[in-house]
Amino acid sequence: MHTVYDMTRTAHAGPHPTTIHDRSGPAVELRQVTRRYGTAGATVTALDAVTLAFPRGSFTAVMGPSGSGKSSLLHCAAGLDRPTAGTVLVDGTELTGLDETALTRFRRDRMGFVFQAFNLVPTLTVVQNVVLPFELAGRRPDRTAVVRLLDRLGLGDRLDHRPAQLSGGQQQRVAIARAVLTRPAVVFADEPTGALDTRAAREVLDLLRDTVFRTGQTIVMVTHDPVAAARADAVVFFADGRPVDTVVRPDAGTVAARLATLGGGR
Ligand SMILES: Nc1ncnc2c1ncn2[C@@H]1O[C@H](COP(=O)(O)OP(=O)(O)OP(=O)(O)O)[C@@H](O)[C@H]1O
Repeated sequence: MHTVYDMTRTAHAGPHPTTIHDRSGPAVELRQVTRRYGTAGATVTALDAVTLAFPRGSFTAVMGPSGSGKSSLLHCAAGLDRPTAGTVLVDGTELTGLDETALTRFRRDRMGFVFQAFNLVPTLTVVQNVVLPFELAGRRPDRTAVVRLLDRLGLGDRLDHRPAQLSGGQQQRVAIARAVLTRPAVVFADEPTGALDTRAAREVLDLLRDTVFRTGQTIVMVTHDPVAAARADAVVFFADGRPVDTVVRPDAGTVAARLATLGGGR
């Protein structure tokens, strides 16, 4: 995997039209993105004119102290929240130019999500949970492809189990299968290993990485865990609503030390 890391510059500096559809650029790009909360009297600037690019086919961890803007970044990048100012592009499409209906469709088709809490439907089986986004999109999933994917994730003998019958690591692998089945351009992961023990966490991250890279997709993962971050190609550190550093080919010790200097060690 050859990935060029140029997190703070973009290939498209300068003025641009209102809506952009350009698939030659990074998988995810933020240009001068600001997110403020509150009213005039008491405003918090969660993201402060952030310009950042996540290259296609890369796996990037986002770290930083509590309140540094990681969740705000993920939410704005994934179109779950709208920036106060600035532009977000995912797979060459400007999210900030889409209305709610188009944004929902774009999210469903081009993005996958993996959360700490797995977010599986308890009454559905493993297969039913995985194909749910397909069915919601009115598409008919290819069962052979679903079974192959679940098999690759080590769940071949769990197809008809319900989430409560699975371990935490297995549940997260179901969530990964669900996130990648639609072949999204980018998978956003929010503390995906936060509820797992060390071994399950490592397995889940390796499977996430292998599964996503098989089709050249991109992962953006927010985490507090230096060991999890060390599975990524690079770590972007946030402080006070801005990216302040990038470590390429990270190891857990370097990540923990850098985090500690930002006041985010645990
Ligand atoms: N809905 C909101 N209303 C008001 N302020 C908010 C809101 N969401 C976030 N903030 C503020 O924005 C800043 C950035 O928050 P954010 O959740 O992005 O940080 P974070 O790095 O993800 O923190 P943590 O690691 O604790 O989850 C914080 O000061 C937070 O209090």
